[in-house]
Amino acid sequence: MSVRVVARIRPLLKAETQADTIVTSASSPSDKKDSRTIVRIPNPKNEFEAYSFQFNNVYGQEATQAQIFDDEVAPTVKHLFKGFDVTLFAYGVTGTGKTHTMRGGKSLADRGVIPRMLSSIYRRARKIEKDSSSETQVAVSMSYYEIYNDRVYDLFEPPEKRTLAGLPIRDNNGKTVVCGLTEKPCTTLKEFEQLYDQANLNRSTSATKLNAHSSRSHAVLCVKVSQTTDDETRVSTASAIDLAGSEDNRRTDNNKERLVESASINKSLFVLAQCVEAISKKQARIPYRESKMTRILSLGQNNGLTVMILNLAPVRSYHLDTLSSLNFANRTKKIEVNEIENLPIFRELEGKKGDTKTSATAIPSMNRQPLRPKILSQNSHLKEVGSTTTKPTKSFPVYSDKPKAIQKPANLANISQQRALVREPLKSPKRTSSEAMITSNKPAKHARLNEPNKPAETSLSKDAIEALIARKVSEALAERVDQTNVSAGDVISDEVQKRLEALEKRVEGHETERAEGLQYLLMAKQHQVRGEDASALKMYQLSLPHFPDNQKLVRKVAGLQERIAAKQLVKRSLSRPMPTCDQGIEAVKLADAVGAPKASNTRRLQLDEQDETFHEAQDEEQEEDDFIYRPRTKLRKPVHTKLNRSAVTPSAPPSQPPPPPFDLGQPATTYNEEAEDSEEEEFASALMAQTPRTKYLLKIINTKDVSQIKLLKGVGSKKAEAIVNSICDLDDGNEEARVTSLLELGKLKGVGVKTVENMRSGITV
Ligand SMILES: Nc1ncnc2c1ncn2[C@@H]1O[C@H](COP(=O)(O)OP(=O)(O)OP(=O)(O)O)[C@@H](O)[C@H]1O
Repeated sequence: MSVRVVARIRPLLKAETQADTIVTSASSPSDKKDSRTIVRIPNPKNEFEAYSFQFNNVYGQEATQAQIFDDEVAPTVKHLFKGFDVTLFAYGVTGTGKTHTMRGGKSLADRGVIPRMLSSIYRRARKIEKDSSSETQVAVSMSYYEIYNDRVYDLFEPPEKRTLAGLPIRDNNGKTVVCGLTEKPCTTLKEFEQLYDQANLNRSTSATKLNAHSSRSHAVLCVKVSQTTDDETRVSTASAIDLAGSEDNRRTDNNKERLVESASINKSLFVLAQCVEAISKKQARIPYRESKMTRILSLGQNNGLTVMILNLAPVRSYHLDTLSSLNFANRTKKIEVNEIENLPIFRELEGKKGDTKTSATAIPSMNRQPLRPKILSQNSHLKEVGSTTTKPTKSFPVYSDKPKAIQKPANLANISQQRALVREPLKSPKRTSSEAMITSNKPAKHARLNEPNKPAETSLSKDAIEALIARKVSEALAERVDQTNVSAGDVISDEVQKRLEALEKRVEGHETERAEGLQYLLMAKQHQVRGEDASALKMYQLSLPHFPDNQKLVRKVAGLQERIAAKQLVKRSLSRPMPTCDQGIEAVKLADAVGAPKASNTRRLQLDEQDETFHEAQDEEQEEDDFIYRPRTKLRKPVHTKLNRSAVTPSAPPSQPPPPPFDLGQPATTYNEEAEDSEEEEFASALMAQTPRTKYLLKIINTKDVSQIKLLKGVGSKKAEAIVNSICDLDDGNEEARVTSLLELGKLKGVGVKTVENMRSGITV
């Protein structure tokens, strides 16, 4: 079954206006009455074109909390009680309503899907207990944690009790579990609400420019439902995840602390996007392990039912972010998940262990129940699942002695089924146990056949066979549990265990330190790609103590500082009026040519006039450095975005979707300010580069000969003299003082960027 993806467009907030609305819902011809499955959004490059994205359901601005719950979450509760794990998660940009959808407000109508789900769980639990005359008892317990800056913290613990490294996570039979998490039983909705509200106070939230109560972490709530009868306990878990929103730091006004959080949020969401992409491309390696959030979410790896609620803001200011989210969701809906139910644990086992009524969760090896593949694994509506399967609830199914081929459903095309067939644990532990039992039974069977006094096997009643099988399986499993315990105790003495733990802690400590440094580096790169040089510099500086001997890093920091200085210089000179008469005339001429007398336009046009060989030569000569930006070959080219490149037809999703804003590799840049920023960057890079033309110009300047310098374009005698004087002033009048870059030249008194551009453009190499 694929991940069910539904979109929810939030209503306008106070500061937003109807005129800014660009995201709408629509129905497709195949939709049922009153339901909509399409999200429409204009092409940012052409308002007359619209992109359409289809999901399982789309909720417009008017949708209520109750409607979302009734349609999307209530059906999953039924499955939860049938033994399926359920995962719900909200995805979207910051301020789009994820927390509102998941948690909601305090009033009855505003309550989000989480409290509603709990209410529904308690209702169903009471019904089951009543219908079974209390033969079945249902226990509900919860754990709640957040992933903040890629570390896991128990939300039942106050922040002051947190350790720096957070809680470790481990793989447990294919499921990712958080070690040392508090699990609290909660018997009533009221109790749940108290615990939940209290825990939410420990969650990391802050005000950002885009959201007054922005979640700075991913919050994961796990609700465990245990149904116990005389002879078995069935445990299933509902996980509700409120992801932190991706955010564009140019719009958040984030300070240093918020930036670190933001980079971490963006990184984990970026990894999530990569995982989704890798899954949809059927790549062998899915990078789950690159972030704790993706490891825990295990999209496409977890079993059971998964519902993603895509939260969208309706307004233009989120345009590109919304497109990214839509593209992400578009890929996510294609992910297939194995729909596997948890099998019951038989209570005889507990008796064997020591005849005390220990709960299933108290036995470590019982935390994870055996899984078996479910026959269906195809795209279908959740509501239809129950009707297509018949499953005995209590009685143990009977298997024939013949080795059973795994049943192949008719439409085996999808990958989850293939996975289900190849993966070891999915080969049905049920089958495995029955196989084990069958093997152990075989000699007995022969013996029985040879015993004339014993009734033939065929004469055993179905109930007797069931009872026999159940007993044998229980014995076999109990034996296995006992063996595990014995061997563990025998092999590892207390002292060895302690040493192992100490060693593990040391390794973990070292890894934490290094991981922290790497995280800063990654964030630095991320900021850098997004053009946020100042933040990138901060991150690089923060990473320095973690890599004390890394000269490359030191060079990067220095290079970045220089680059920022260059950008500031460019900015300053652009905001200054034309300083010289020549430049003034040139500016007027150029402005006339385009009819737009803006300083930035003028500068671009001046650059247009230059021959391209300068940039080509520059490209050839540019040293390959992974830090300093390579100036673009043609400065006059408009800023191209991925969006630009993907030709999209009206009303169709883009074939090459724009990357998410947190896409490290391909930043989406279509805002005008960004274009300006990148022009500045390009120009700043050009100022730092050493091309033949630059070298020649610097050679003339460094002659300190007024008669030669005054021949340069845009330089008269007066300016030439000023230049020579400035050079001589460098280094306290040192005779050898030289100008080594255009950046330095631009910094000389009375020169500035415009003059440098002029001088350079007048040189033919
Ligand atoms: N469906 C809705 N109806 C009314 N108000 C809404 C709705 N969705 C969101 N809001 C309001 O929008 C604002 C932002 O919502 P919320 O905090 O849930 O966003 P978020 O996506 O969780 O943001 P972040 O990722 O920063 O935590 C809040 O003031 C919230 O009350």
